[in-house]
Amino acid sequence: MSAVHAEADGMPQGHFTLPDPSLPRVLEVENLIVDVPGRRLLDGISFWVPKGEFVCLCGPNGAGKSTFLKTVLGLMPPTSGSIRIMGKPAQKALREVGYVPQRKTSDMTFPARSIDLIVASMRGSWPLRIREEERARAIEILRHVGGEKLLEKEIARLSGGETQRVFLARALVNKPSLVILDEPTAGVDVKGRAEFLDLLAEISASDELAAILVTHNLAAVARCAERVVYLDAGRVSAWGLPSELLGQASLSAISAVAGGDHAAHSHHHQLPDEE
Ligand SMILES: Nc1ncnc2c1ncn2[C@@H]1O[C@H](COP(=O)(O)OP(=O)(O)OP(=O)(O)O)[C@@H](O)[C@H]1O
Repeated sequence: MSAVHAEADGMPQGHFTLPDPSLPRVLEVENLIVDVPGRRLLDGISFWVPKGEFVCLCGPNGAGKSTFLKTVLGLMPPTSGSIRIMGKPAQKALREVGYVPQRKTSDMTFPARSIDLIVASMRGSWPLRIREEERARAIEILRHVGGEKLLEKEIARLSGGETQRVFLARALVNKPSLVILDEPTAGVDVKGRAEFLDLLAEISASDELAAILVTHNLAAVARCAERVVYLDAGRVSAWGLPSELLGQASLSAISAVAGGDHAAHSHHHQLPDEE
C-alpha cells in the first residue's frame, strides 16, 4: 500500500479496496521506474491484477498511461523495478498478452485482410498461404466478437468500430490471460463505440481473462471496471473500486480531460460519454 498515494488534486482521500492478495496474479508490477534522457516518465508504479479482473487505467493526459502499456509490452525498457506476467518476467510471457492499439496507430498502409492479421498473430509471422484449420480458427474468433462477415475484408476499408473488432479478435486469438487495450474506442463513432463497449463488458464478466483498459470514457469505467488505477504524473495516485474513485471530484478528473486523438487537435472538454 505504501506506493499508493491519495494526494492528487480532486481525488478521493481515504480507504481504497485492493484485490484479494491470495488470488493468482496475472500481472504484478513492482516499483517500476522508466526514465528517458532528462526525464522520469514513470516514478515507482506498483500494483497487481488478479486473474480475471478488469482494470481501467485512468488519469490526465501525459500521466504516463501509454508509457506504462509500452513498458509492459516490452516496447520500452524499464529503468528499474519489475514486471511479472503469470509469475514470469514480462519478456518471457508476452504470449500471455493480447494488445488492442489505439485506432490511429492501427491504421494500415498496406492491403491486409482481417484474416491475414489474425493468422499472422497465431503464427507470429505473416502468412503467405492460409491453412484450412487457421481459417477455421480465424472465423471462430471473429464470430466470438461478432465480426465473422469481416473475414475477407481489407482492414483499410473497415469502419473504426469494425477495425477495432478485428484487432480485438487478433488480441484474443492466442487465448491470452491478459488483454491490454489503449483507448480502443477513441475516434470510433457512437454506434461502434456502444457495440465495442458490449464486447468489453463480456470480457469484464469473464473470470478467466484479465484486462487493462486505458480510457477517459466514464461510461466504460462505470460499465466494465472491476478496479481502477489512477495515474498522475507517472505515479499511482489511487487504486481501488470504481465506486471509491467515482466520487464527484474524481469523476470530473477522469472525464474532463481531452482524451486520445482529440487531445492533439482541440482544447474541447469532453462530455462524460465521449472518449
Ligand atoms: N520516448 C519519450 N521520450 C520523452 N518523453 C516521452 C516519451 N514518451 C512519452 N513521453 C512523455 O511522457 C509523458 C507521458 O506520456 P504518455 O503518452 O505515457 O501519457 P498518457 O497518460 O498516455 O497520455 P494521454 O492520455 O494523452 O494518451 C508525456 O509528457 C509525454 O510527452
